[in-house]
Amino acid sequence: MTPLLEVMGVSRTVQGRDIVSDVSLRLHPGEMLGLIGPNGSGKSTLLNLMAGLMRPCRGRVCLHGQPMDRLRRRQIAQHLALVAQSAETGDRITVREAVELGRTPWLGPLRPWRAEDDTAVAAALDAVDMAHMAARDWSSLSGGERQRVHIARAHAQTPRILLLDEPTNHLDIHHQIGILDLIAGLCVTTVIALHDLHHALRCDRVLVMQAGRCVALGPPAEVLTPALIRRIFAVEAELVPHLGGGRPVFAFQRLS
Ligand SMILES: Nc1ncnc2c1ncn2[C@@H]1O[C@H](COP(=O)(O)OP(=O)(O)OP(=O)(O)O)[C@@H](O)[C@H]1O
Repeated sequence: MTPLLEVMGVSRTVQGRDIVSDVSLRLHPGEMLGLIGPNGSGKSTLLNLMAGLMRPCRGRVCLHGQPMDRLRRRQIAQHLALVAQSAETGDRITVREAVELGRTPWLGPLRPWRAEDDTAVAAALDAVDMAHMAARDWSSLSGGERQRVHIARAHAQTPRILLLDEPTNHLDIHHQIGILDLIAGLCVTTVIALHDLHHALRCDRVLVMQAGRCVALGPPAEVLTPALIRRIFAVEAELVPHLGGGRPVFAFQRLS
């Protein structure tokens, strides 16, 4: 079967340095794949390569078997949405208008705005608990509220693949868990760059990056071992059972 998205031996070189180096990956339908790694290890660059926003210097990325560089932006956006780390707009728009932008890939001269677009926008606002702020000015929102609107915009795009770059940044713990629950409940294939290893435990697979390379890929229980965490993050990690019967939690200690 043709994979939804395939990354084949992809590298990206900037100023003579490989910031992503020979990464290969096939997304499994419906999975939540976590991208983890230290600051500067190449997670955002890999997401941008997967989204077709950057071209690889070597290797290629295929969407439904089609090389990304042969597809038009609109075709890509009908299949894939990216929530970047910081997307800003200088325009004076409301929250609802920001989310309506997610419908752009589906509109055209022969395809005007329809009731189903209103439905998609309303569902997206509800999903991130922002419906009550739909009429607010975007510029008046807090960092966490903006992040939720970005996710709503991507949700309204109704993609099959959702790429998220640290989507829980700026969010309070209630909304961090809410956003991860929301993402896990969506019928989409998700790639999500994360720093919190507890969040990574919720993923179906994790890809660990270090200095641009993929150093491990697999189920979190197999990959996130104390030895790997020590090697990659220079911390001692112990997985402690959750007394309430939930997922185990990490106890960390920094290595000097
Ligand atoms: N345009 C650029 N010019 C020079 N170096 C760059 C450029 N873009 C990215 N880099 C470097 O490439 C490396 C990977 O960056 P990237 O943003 O992909 O890392 P990351 O894993 O997402 O980091 P973080 O966890 O801090 O968000 C970093 O060292 C960064 O400084």
